[in-house]
Amino acid sequence: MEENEQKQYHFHEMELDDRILKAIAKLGWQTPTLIQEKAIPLLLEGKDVLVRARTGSGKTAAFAIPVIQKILNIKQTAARQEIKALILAPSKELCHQICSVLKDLTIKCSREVRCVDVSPQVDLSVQKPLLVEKPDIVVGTPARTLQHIKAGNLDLKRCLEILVIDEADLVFPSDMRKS
Ligand SMILES: Nc1ncnc2c1ncn2[C@@H]1O[C@H](COP(=O)(O)OP(=O)(O)OP(=O)(O)O)[C@@H](O)[C@H]1O
Repeated sequence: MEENEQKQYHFHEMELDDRILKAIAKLGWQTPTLIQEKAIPLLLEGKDVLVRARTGSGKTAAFAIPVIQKILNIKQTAARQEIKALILAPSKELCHQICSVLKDLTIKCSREVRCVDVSPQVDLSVQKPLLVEKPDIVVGTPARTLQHIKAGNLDLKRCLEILVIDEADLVFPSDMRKS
């Protein structure tokens, strides 16, 4: 290989579940974007990762693919249905967008990996029954998620395995970012 020739990775080299690979193929994605190529293997190893990349570089799938893979792994041995992943994002529009990507990527395993959007699109009471069913993934804004925790609708103490904070620069207050 030439010195400056970059090896182009493929999704099937990432040890992903067949159902995820089929969903990716259905989306027409040929190869991972650069950020996906870097982040997915580290996240699958269980590393804590901070990602910074341009808008439109494929960050959502960079965390969504490993989240789905990890849930499928956990489900092979877990006896009880629990909420395993929490994804926080600063706006209801972004929460909706994340859920839509998760839906596309779980099209072949939608029974095994269920996702609920608890962003403030509807009243708290409407979302409560969805949380009682213990979806695998909860996506929400920090404020609405906290409301559910305080109301006793969401208990993440024992079962949470994965935390994603999308647009963390907007989620955390600026005084926290300085320290
Ligand atoms: N591997 C891929 N191959 C082709 N298209 C992809 C791939 N991954 C993501 N995309 C597409 O690229 C577009 C941008 O992806 P995405 O919204 O995840 O980027 P982002 O970095 O999260 O953007 P933002 O910062 O605006 O949230 C979407 O239309 C998505 O479907």
